Amino acid sequence: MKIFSKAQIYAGDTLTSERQKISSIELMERAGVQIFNWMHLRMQGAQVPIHIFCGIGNNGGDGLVIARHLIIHGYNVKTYIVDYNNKRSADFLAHYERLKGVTKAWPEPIHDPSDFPEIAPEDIIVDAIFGIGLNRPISKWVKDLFMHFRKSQAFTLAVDVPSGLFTDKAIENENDAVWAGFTLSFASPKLIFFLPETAKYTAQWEILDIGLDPEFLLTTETDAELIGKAEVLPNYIPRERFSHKGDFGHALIIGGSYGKIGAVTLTARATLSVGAGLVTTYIPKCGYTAMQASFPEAMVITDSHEEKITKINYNIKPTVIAFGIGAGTEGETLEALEHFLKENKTPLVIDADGLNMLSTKKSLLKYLPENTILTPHPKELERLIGAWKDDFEKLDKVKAFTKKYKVILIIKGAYSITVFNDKLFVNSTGNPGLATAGSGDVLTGIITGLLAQGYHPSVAAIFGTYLHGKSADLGALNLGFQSLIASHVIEYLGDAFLDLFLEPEPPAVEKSPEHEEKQKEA
Ligand SMILES: NC(=O)C1=CN([C@@H]2O[C@H](COP(=O)(O)OP(=O)(O)OC[C@H]3O[C@@H](n4cnc5c(N)ncnc54)[C@H](O)[C@@H]3O)[C@@H](O)[C@H]2O)[C@@H](O)CC1
Ligand SMILES: Nc1ncnc2c1ncn2[C@@H]1O[C@H](COP(=O)(O)OP(=O)(O)O)[C@@H](O)[C@H]1O
Ligand SMILES: [K+]
Repeated sequence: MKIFSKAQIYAGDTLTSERQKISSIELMERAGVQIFNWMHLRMQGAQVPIHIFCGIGNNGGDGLVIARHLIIHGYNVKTYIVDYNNKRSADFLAHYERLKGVTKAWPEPIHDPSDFPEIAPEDIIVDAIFGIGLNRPISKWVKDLFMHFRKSQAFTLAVDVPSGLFTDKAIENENDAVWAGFTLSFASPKLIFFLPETAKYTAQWEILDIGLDPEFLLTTETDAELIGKAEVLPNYIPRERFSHKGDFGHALIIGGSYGKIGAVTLTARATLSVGAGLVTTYIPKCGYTAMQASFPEAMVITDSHEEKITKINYNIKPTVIAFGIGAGTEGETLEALEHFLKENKTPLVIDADGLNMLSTKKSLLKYLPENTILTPHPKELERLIGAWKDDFEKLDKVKAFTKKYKVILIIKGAYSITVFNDKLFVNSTGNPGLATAGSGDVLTGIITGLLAQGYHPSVAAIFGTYLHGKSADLGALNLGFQSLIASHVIEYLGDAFLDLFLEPEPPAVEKSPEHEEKQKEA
């Protein structure tokens, strides 16, 4: 699903008005009605006090539409105008007039904290103060109003985005934005819903279809995409009846050190479990028996050293190589990596200590084959690209890094982001059960196994991250977050594959009545 930028959303609005010959006032009506419908379906007329806080721009205009329809349907509504600016938008004013037509209880203006209403914990707040138009620092008293919401503990429903968040830059203080329980966002999810510093401002979100021009939605290229089943499924390569293991590649997994052979076992097991034809591990001597005994499907080559990797010598022809898992960063291992990189032409995945070694010797980065996949967790990423001041700077730095070295990088965490060709692929699967030892080793194995089978490196990274998260999601259904361990993620990979072909994913976008009508006509 495309993640549109703020500029694209504004452009889509204008184009939709032109092509569908509807005014922006009517587009605002659609947006507000969609939110009203959403609330009405769930509230069924309940008389819970609803406090609707409207700004003076179009986000506020949406709030006025919601207020009008709730009032018409007999809800217990209080509307407020948060007067942070005297430049009320034309569409806001149009809907202000419409609201005055249905009630004598006109909106109450709020200018400072003395105007803040009392809000009980059982009440509902609708936050329509700022949308994507926020473009400069907010007055102190408006931030105080955000805190007033938070202190009330009332359920807060944000319109489009939690007010106070910028779509393209960080906020300075934690309490400069509304903490929403739910955000109903128009047309497209916003990138800020997926970044560690801003995702926390909304516990849940949903996208509402407001009938933007279909051609615009289809043809506009975005810098970011949310990856779900619909996005990965077209890449799936089916198995031929007469296929044999030689068709699915031979993966070589290089890593391990004394006490960390298990990491390589997990990676190798995941590589084979995702469909690679053959897997060979290259590990220090001490791991030989453990590997053979615990994972009989894998072949083993040992380093001459008992406890670490010191020379990378093998006489097989791997299709893909994964390097670094549990390898340590000892001097001889770094030398082995250096020699290896200077000779190697085979596609690569680099993880864990492989990344740490590249960070200590950045001159080696130029030897990475094009489209090498790097899978750092946040600390490894910081070692690789240096510290960042906020999530947006982090994304810029990663884009510059991947461009410079022509690599693919996965920023791991909740909503892992694969950066490839200047584009962000935001993964939608996964859960906190993955915050457990070895889950990253499994991800490396999954990606390596997909590469071995001939998936393009960008697909291996994006599809692999999806399958890894999906496996964990299915595992967590039986095990809960706490009991899920890395081995389970491997065990549930089969279910993750089968799930691709099971029931369709529920639509990410709640369809508008206009959309349903058009579908019927078609
Ligand atoms: N396709 C869509 O997504 C649609 C979006 N609509 C709504 O329109 C919103 C965007 O509306 P606007 O562009 O009017 O902007 P907002 O309502 O988000 O922003 C408020 C207004 O205040 C001004 N402003 C910005 N920062 C300020 C600050 N710190 N202090 C004081 N004033 C400030 C801005 O210039 C802007 O006009 C969306 O978020 C959405 O809610 C809908 O009405 C229609 C369709
Ligand atoms: N809270 C979370 N939600 C979703 N995915 C997570 C979460 N925490 C961790 N993960 C995923 O788990 C993996 C952890 O990788 P990593 O930190 O390298 O683990 P390890 O080094 O133990 O193998 C990554 O793929 C990451 O995206
Ligand atoms: K808002």
